[in-house]
Order: sequence, then C-alpha cells, then structure tokens
Amino acid sequence: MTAQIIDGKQIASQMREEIKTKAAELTEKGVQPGLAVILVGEDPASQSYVRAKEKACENCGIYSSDNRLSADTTEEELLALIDNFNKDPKIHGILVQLPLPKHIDEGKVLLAIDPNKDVDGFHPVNVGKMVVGEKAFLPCTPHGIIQLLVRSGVQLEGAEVVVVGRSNIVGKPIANMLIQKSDTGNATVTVCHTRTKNMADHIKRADIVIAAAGGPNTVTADMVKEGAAIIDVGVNRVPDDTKKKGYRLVGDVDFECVKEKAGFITPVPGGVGPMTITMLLYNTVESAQRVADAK
Ligand SMILES: Nc1nc2c(c(=O)[nH]1)N[C@@H](CN(C=O)c1ccc(C(=O)N[C@@H](CCC(=O)O)C(=O)O)cc1)CN2
Ligand SMILES: [Mg+2]
Repeated sequence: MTAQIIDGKQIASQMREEIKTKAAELTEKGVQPGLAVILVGEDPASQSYVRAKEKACENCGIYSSDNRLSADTTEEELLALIDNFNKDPKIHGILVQLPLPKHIDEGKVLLAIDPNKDVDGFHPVNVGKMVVGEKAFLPCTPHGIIQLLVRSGVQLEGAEVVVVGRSNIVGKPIANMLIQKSDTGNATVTVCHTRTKNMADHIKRADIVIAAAGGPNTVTADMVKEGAAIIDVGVNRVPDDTKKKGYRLVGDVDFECVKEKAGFITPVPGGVGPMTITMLLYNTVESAQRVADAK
C-alpha cells in the first residue's frame, strides 16, 4: 500500500479562505480581528515562524501588532507589554512566541495573558476548560492535527491512537482532545514518552500515530500497522550540503519507508506546520467574533 499524502498546505489554504471571509465580515461590523505578536530574542526558527504569522494575518485581513524585543528584555518589561495588550480593544489575541529566553519564567508569562485573548490556548484556564470539555481556545498544533484528520476522512471514533511525546504544546493536548466525547474525539489514546517500555509494541497496534517526539526516524516502517494514518509533528534540521542553507527539514517519521505501508501520512515540511499558523488565525477570528457577539 502507498499512503495518501495529507497535504497540509492545501488544507491550510482552504481554511485560510474561510478565515479571510469571516475576518472581512467582522471588519464590516466594526470589529477587525487583531493579533499582538511578541518575539523575545533572535532565535532564527522563531523569527521565521513569527514572520510567517504576521504575513498570514496580513493575507487574511487580520490586524497585527508586531513586537520584536531584544534577548535581554526583562520579565517585568514583557509582563507590562502583555498587560497593555490585555487592555487594548483593537487586540483580540496575544501570541508570545516560545521558547522564551531562560531568564524569563514561561509559566508566569502565559498566566499573565487574559484567557479571553489566549489564542495559543496555553493559559491554564483554557487548558482546564479543554480537559473538562468546555468551550475554550484550543492549542494550534493539536487543533490543526484534528482538522487534517477530519478533512482527510480519517475515522476518529473508536480509533486506537498512539501519541509519541508528552509536551504541553502537542502531546498532552492532542491526547485530551482525542478522548473527548465529541464528533472529533471518541478515540482510545495511549501516550508514549522517553520512559515508555517497548514503544514499538504500542505503535504497532495504532490506527493513528501522532509523532511528536523531537528526533528523526523515531517512527520506522517496521513499527507501523499496514494502513495506519501517520501524523508527523517533528521539525528537525539535518545537515545537507546539497541545500543552499546547508540543511534540510525532516520529521520524526522515516517518511520514505513508512509511506509504503501507511494509509495516510503527512509530509515534513508541508503537513502539520502550515496548520499551526492557520489555527492561530482561526482562534483570533473566533475571539473577535465573541467580542462582536457581546456588543
Ligand atoms: N507561542 C507559540 N510558540 C510555539 C508554537 C505555538 O504554537 N505557539 N509552536 C511551535 C512553532 N511554530 C509556531 O509558533 C511553528 C512551527 C512550525 C511551523 C511550520 O510551518 N513548519 C513548516 C516548516 C517551516 C520551515 O521551513 O522551517 C512545515 O512543517 O511545513 C509553523 C509554526 C513552537 N513555538
Ligand atoms: Mg524559561
């Protein structure tokens, strides 16, 4: 079997058209969706994600306030900026790009964002609401993964899912979202991590594998069940002299071999990545919609 490639770029671009239409309707009603984008430091990957987020806002008619802070910005300065945006009626979403420099307490920063503007879905109030199944801003990467699966016709109801990785950004939230009693849940989920014994035995049983482990070739063809759906969340730079940049991007899955056995597979790049930014736009428009509804 050769897998159907789940084209994240195509699904993201379809969703961005829907988001653009909704943003235009809200702007017409006097509530143009607005996102504050905050980057502390000069990490090259973060700079490129933040540029992509700002460009995506512009393309969808979302106002963005772009804030680049130097790496020696104090925690107090960052908290003061967040507080300003919490009070700014033009801003419906606040995004602080992670990771933050080591001298800044990430937990404290996430807690400072008004949960009603927490379009990353990282504030404990939104995390808690998600876990108990209340309406909440859902974190962008896991929410994007659900969209990829649903829009590709992969059945979630009753599926055996194995999540590899237990990060707060991907592993823990996707596991929670998939066990919810809902149209986009009702799956049976196992979460594997660095201390899991016999990870391959778990993966072999899975109808859906979500690989967010943080290392190339963590999931290989011998571990995968014939016909399984494989979602690759990894973004790893491996040296490649044939590329201008001197590296190429690979995921956590051995794509070339696994695609011969899987039913569905996401590529890297062009799978999950484009959906992360799309769901940020989606949440920002959703936040502006709540403000418009309350008027
Ligand atoms: N505040 C946040 N910080 C971080 C998040 C997040 O959701 N909110 N997620 C990641 C980084 N991230 C977005 O911020 C992100 C990662 C990857 C991509 C993406 O489009 N990847 C492309 C490849 C891009 C490349 O060429 O380097 C792909 O996979 O196709 C977008 C956003 C950590 N921080
Ligand atoms: Mg820190």
